[in-house]
Amino acid sequence: MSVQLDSGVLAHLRSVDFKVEDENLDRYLQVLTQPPMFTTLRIDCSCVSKVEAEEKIKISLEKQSCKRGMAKFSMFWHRDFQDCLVLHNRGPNNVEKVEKEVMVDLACGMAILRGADIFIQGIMAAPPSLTKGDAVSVYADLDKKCLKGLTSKYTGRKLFVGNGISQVSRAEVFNAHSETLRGLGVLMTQPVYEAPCLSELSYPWLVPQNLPSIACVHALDPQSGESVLDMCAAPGGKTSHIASLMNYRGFIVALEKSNQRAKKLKQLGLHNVQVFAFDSTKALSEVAKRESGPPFPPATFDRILVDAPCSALGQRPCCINIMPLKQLGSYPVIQHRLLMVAADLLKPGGVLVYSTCTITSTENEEQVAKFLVKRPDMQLVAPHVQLGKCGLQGSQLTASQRSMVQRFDPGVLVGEASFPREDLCNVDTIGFFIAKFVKTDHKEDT
Ligand SMILES: C[S@@+](CC[C@H](N)C(=O)[O-])C[C@H]1O[C@@H](n2cnc3c(N)ncnc32)[C@H](O)[C@@H]1O
Repeated sequence: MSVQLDSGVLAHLRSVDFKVEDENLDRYLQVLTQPPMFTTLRIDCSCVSKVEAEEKIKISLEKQSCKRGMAKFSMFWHRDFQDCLVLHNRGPNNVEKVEKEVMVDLACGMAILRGADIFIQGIMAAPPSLTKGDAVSVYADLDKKCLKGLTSKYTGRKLFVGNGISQVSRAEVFNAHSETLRGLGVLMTQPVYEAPCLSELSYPWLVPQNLPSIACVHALDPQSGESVLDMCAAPGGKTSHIASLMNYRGFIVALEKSNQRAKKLKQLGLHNVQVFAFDSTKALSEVAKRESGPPFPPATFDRILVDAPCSALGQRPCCINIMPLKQLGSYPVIQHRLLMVAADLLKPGGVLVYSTCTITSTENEEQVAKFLVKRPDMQLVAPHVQLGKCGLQGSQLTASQRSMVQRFDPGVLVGEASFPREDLCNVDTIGFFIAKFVKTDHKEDT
């Protein structure tokens, strides 16, 4: 099974982004439909010791497994990142379907494949006879065509994601007040893929994050006392990692264009972080003062992260992506603008990290190549920990430059290659890209 893409987008990926590595694209689109077989948790080691964190997580996970009748999850600390705990997921399991069916929307179905249960509001359809305690088979609606409250079995395209135990009756789900209903609808006891339920692992020092996102902030390597700018900050996973690695000492500015998302980021209440709802493409002004918030004068920051808006084709699992070609084409423009502003806001000697959660060369390797041409004062450098593979062939980057970027491409899992158990967690990830630059002292105008 391969992810279903808009035909224009698929043709574009084949003829432009993967023109030299076409086979890679096919492997990639196949693996995208499955969830990664690892869950990674970032631990804020400035708030809790590793021993205490591990112990608490272990107890929590044992409770989860016991409640669902599942085997325990094994875990280990990541070899290179001291703040990253890796848990083994399991699957695909051969689960026997039962008579009663519950339908959920596609987003909920994808979350179930990564360990979630179903909240009442996520239930789209259930049989009239459904009562609390019933065993049910759960399906995700692949075409967004299942009507809320449907009483008969849904006959459209659907994906089986596992079995569970209903925590509610049908009448409780679809009554006049169902809009306000909260709480668990179905406890997933036999999911096709078993992964820890992250909503049950709630500690202030724990952030569930995909491994490449953790690698991204380690590549930035922020230090106590520095001034750091996060240009695309919400929901704030990487901002909070930056603050933690700086031991909450220094000056961090988090910019986010969306008012609503910036508001939520503020609510995280991160120490030493000033959040502004602001368009980062306008964050530079020759006459601005650093103290008064954005825009900022040139050469203000020691380190800058551009975790750019992108086509997000790296998200796993994903069965269907309806993004039209026009939307795909809109991202490189904004990404380039953000990079150019970042280069000016960086102090000489400062570090810039550019990242996306997508796999197109246009948004990744070609973006880096264009930036290096426009900004000869920016030098591409290798990160101190290189987990991702080298960049795609066929881009404007030289072989040496391709070896310095990190491309996380789980498509290699479909090939013949076998990986040592320890390394597998660095490969079986979402699709992602990271490039690191250092600003030199000299700017030659082009
Ligand atoms: C990939 S997400 C960032 C994820 C975030 N760094 C994290 O780790 O939680 C990109 C974010 O950039 C925001 N964004 C898009 N255009 C922007 C702009 N011009 N200025 C600032 N933020 C922008 C989007 O609203 C979105 O929240």
